[in-house]
Amino acid sequence: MNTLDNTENPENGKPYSEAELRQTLLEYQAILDNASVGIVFTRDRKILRCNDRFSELFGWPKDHLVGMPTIIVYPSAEAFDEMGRIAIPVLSRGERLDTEVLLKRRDGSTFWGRLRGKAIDPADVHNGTIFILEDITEHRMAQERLLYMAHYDALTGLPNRTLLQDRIKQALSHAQRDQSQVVVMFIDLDYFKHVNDSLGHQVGDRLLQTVAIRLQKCLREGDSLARLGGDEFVLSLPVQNGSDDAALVAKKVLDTLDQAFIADGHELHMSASIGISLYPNDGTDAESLMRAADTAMYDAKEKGRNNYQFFTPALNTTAQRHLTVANRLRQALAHDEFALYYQPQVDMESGTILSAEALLRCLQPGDKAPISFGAFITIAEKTGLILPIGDWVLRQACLQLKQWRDLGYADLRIAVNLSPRQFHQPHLLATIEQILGETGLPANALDLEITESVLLQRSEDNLDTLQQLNDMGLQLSIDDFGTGYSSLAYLQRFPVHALKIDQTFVRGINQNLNDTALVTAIIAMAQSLHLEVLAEGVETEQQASFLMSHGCRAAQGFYYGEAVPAKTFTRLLRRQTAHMPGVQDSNVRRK
Ligand SMILES: Nc1nc2c(ncn2[C@@H]2O[C@@H]3COP(=O)(O)O[C@H]4[C@@H](O)[C@H](n5cnc6c(=O)[nH]c(N)nc65)O[C@@H]4COP(=O)(O)O[C@H]3[C@H]2O)c(=O)[nH]1
Repeated sequence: MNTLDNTENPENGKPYSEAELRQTLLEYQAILDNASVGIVFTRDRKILRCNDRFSELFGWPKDHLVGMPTIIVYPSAEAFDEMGRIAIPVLSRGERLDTEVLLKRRDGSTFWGRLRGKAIDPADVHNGTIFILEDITEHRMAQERLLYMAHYDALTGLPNRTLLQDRIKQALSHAQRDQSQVVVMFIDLDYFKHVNDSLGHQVGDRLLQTVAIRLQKCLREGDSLARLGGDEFVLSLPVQNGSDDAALVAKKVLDTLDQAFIADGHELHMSASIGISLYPNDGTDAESLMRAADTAMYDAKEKGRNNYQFFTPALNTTAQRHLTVANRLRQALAHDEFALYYQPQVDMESGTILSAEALLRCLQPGDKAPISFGAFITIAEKTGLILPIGDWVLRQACLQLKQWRDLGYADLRIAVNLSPRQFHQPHLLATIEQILGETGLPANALDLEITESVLLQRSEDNLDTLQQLNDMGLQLSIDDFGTGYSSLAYLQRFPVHALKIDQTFVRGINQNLNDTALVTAIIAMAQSLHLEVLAEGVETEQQASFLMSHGCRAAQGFYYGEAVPAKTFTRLLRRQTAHMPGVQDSNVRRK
């Protein structure tokens, strides 16, 4: 019950005296004037009374407000009418109004208020209303910011994945009605990570912002562009002529990226790999279309980057395998399920084991034979898993060599394969330095094997890296030599120490004229360049004799020994004589 309904003072049961009523009114006024919320009494949409906070919120003096129609606090007559439509029915039923409304201050500026209202006397709603008002502008702004952040990418201002999915859904429901098509295009910048790593994140961010602006210029009305994070952008466009329209837009995107970028004073050249999927052929919902476009994008990367590819169902099988292998590799890393096998590299004349090539194996449960890493290398490269795996291999191989050297095989060396991504990583030198420091091995005990294809990409950067590795004293070999396109002149530019003749040519010795000629030419070329040469995959005595007669001194292959676990390799070192064909004595040099 309302306190003032009862004219009796509840403290003594007697009617209120005039002094008591005055005291009570003063108390109420004190509450009103000290309240941190605006309080106003209105009747027939006119202000009867208000507190200090209310006048402060609007910047009007209290006596100016009293008697004024409440329209004075609304930004427009429409807003005033709208509030009437919402509030009057609620209040006249004696219910509580609770709403958020945009209000106007004396100086014309606006703010968001939370307005709660109730009839002063619910038994007589015409008696007037009391409203309580709070300024919630900051709260609203925070809420709007959160809403924005939930739907937009902070760096580029483009929609993010969530909003993109909504937009694709909308585009699909239109296309379903009009029997038209929708293209989803996954755009991934090539070698963007390299920009970030070499020039810093600030330059990377500028570049992404410029890319976003350029891509937006390729859009028409109704198209959507989003950034999914990193260097991944997605375009969705309603089209009439399916793949023809998609190809046109994809070419436009590649062209726009092809022009040089200037980011923080650096001139950069970018390209992208684009994967395309089409509704309804490749999927009927946003997720499946994005997945298909993503899969096609990987295909574009594999086909040499700077191109676009359409999704085909056959790609799915490949993508599935990639996923399984990537998971298997992650698991192997986490659970220590890798092992190194070692294959001898020998001096053909004497049979001396000169070096051990470390070859990675993935262990299998039970008695199953370990799997060669060769089957996984492309996926390890693509996912970046090669970097932690490669570090593990380097460290493990060096630790093993240290053990062998400590056993007395003082001149033994170790060869480790470096994949393109490992070779191009910025921390390569620091990692190698650290591992050599930890194991106390001299740099010339380590032989890094890189393929010709590594040299063929980005040759100036390579030259720098190779020079630094060479300066450190490491040995560098070109693996699978003959399968790339290195010319003599090209090779002369790089500080490498040895060539490894690819096993396919060795296999062709005396079987295939071309291979035989090629092997002879490679040996001669290596000699003229003062490079060492090692033949890979030597399986027969005939191959060995041919190679030796043409001046090849070192070899590796099943004829000399397969890759074996470290313990077996130790036995091999100890009992070389028994295992080495054509060797009379142990030739391993011991301290
Ligand atoms: N048929 C035949 N094969 C022979 C013979 N002699 C050696 N092989 C095999 O040929 C491969 C030689 O290694 P690769 O050319 O560096 O080729 C390696 C290398 O490219 C890659 N790989 C292996 N371990 C690593 C690693 O730790 N890091 C990196 N980045 N790549 C690795 O996987 C490839 C395959 O390795 P594996 O399966 O161990 O296979 C090895 C070896 O077992 C022979 O006489 N006949």
